[in-house]
Amino acid sequence: MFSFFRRKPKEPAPAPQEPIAPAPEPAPEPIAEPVAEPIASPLPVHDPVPDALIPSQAADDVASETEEVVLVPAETPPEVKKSWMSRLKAGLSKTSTNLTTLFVGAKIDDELYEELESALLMADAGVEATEQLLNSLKRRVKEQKLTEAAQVKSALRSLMIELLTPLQKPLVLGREQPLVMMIAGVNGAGKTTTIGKLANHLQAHRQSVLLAAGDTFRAAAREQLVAWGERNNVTVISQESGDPAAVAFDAVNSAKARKTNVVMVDTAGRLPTQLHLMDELKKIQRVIGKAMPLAPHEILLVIDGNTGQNALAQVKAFDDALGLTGLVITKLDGTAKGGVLAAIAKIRPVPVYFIGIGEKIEDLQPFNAEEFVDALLS
Ligand SMILES: Nc1nc2c(ncn2[C@@H]2O[C@H](COP(=O)(O)OP(=O)(O)OP(=O)(O)O)[C@@H](O)[C@H]2O)c(=O)[nH]1
Repeated sequence: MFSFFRRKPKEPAPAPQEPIAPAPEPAPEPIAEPVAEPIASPLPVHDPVPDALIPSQAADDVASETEEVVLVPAETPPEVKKSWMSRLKAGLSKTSTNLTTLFVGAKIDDELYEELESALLMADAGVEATEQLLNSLKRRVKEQKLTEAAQVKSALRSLMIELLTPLQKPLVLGREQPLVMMIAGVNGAGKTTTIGKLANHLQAHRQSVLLAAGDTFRAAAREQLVAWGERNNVTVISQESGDPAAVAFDAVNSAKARKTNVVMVDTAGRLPTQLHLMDELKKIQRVIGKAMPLAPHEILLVIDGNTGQNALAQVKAFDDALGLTGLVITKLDGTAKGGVLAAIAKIRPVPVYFIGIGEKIEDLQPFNAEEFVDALLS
């Protein structure tokens, strides 16, 4: 579960007025379709509770617009934590089995290092991160005069934590009103599920939420988000077909008018190789910036943890196109190898805000480097 750590209150955010800086303008933009201006008339709003986004809470129970909060792991009850860790371990068991067995009764010699190299490469850590880990490990073994395999394993643990810790970063809320988050990723990565889980956690912690069903291609995706909104009393802005940028634009304006804390903009799944669809994402980003200068404030890429090395290619491509601010790695309860986080840390260290280990609300957790490495090495 999450909880919010309250930071000192900030000065009230300036009322939305003239842009204080140009809206973020991503790289060149040969847009296949002519860019339609954001629509003037409001889009259909699936608003279960027009006057109160969180009817279960009193109006003054909703976080103030300017209060800055950090989404951090809460004190999870030990039994929940245990079950969560054991599922993460089970999901990563392919890699952990390979990594741990090689230390059993091993001598510290070239053969051990070679086996470790193969295990890391097979775990999708990539050549660069594997090389860095091996070189650092050999150095540490020498410097600290380590003689036991268990000591080497423990040194590897420290080095992996060092490598992955820069990816560990909390999502800071409340610094903008609304905080606009755009969520992108390839088809089926878990974007909509992640939005649903996140929205639920945000609500539970006094943040009002508005969703934009920016997947205007797939009716089922839109319905999935609308149904989720109805179940949880969250307003969803959607449109049957047409321009996802217009949906996002309308959602941000609506959130500004309602003083909503967080807007999450879902987008249709796409491959980085589908250049016209990548251009469409840039357009959504740009149009959001027209509704609110400097928005979107968070651009998250959702990655299926079972994707392997291709995950790094996805991070690079989406980062180049949009300037990612964070990652969510889902489905680590499946057959994920997990090593790709090392590759991401080495090559394109975009923070990993959350990891998903199942389909339930509590199965989305903030990324913790130490826990992750422990799941990989035990
Ligand atoms: N096991 C497991 N399944 C997950 C997780 N996250 C999402 N899923 C499942 O993955 C499938 C796809 O999730 P969606 O949220 O629809 O993915 P999406 O990225 O929005 O899909 P598109 O809109 O088609 O691009 C669904 O069956 C989810 O229940 C996770 O952490 N673990």
